[in-house]
Amino acid sequence: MLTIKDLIVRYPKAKENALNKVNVTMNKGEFICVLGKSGAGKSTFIRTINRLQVPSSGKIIWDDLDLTSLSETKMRKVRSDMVMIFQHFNLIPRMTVFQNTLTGSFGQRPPYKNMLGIFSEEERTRGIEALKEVGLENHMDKRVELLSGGQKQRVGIARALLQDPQILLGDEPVASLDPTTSRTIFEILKRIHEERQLLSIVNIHDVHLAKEFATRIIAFREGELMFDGKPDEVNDKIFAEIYQ
Ligand SMILES: Nc1ncnc2c1ncn2[C@@H]1O[C@H](COP(=O)(O)OP(=O)(O)OP(=O)(O)O)[C@@H](O)[C@H]1O
Repeated sequence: MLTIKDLIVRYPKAKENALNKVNVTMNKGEFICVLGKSGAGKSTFIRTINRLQVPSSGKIIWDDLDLTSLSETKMRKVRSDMVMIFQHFNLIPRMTVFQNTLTGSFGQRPPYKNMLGIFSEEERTRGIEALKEVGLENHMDKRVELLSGGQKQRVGIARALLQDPQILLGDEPVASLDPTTSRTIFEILKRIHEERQLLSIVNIHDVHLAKEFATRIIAFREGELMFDGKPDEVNDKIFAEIYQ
């Protein structure tokens, strides 16, 4: 269970809080889509959970551990429970699909092995399995800069799988993709989510995709959590309130 209590985030020199006293509890098994217009605080919310952004005040509690007061060493362990899928993929362009995928396990290995690119047979097998899960096993030796956007995002997902996460965070993972490819990526994310019973929290602008795939929708407006409910509760009135 991930509990967010009275979370406030204010960026340096900003006049307003980017997140203002957010309270929400999220559970494993939930596929939560986060809506809100540009600047509403979606990305700040996701990044603060992962502690890429430090909160100004409030608490983030994951299975009884208060992440806001953990040392960096302990946080490293917790962070390995969480993976992030990014809008712009965050891959290493000149490396192959397989090499990029294997970097997902870097946090759990000694740094010298990462630097020298030493991988056991078991680690390689896991990499191939992850690529099979996203349907890219036939492209494993291609440099990622040669792939389409959708293929790149599938590498991002395969890399995330190697981390064996419990929480999957998505910061607009389909914002750079066309509608058909976006749907394919959501289908893959949902399948992986269900197979592993993750807690998935995904920012998205496409309300139709959110309503189709989410088990729960939350929405921000000007840093305030202004909606938390079932996908079919997002009717025209709620939609207008979110995006007005
Ligand atoms: N690094 C930063 N420094 C200062 N202000 C920031 C920073 N990042 C975001 N903000 C501000 O915080 C608020 C929330 O931004 P955030 O990126 O979380 O919104 P968002 O809902 O994800 O928007 P988008 O859909 O455009 O990505 C906005 O007012 C934004 O201008």
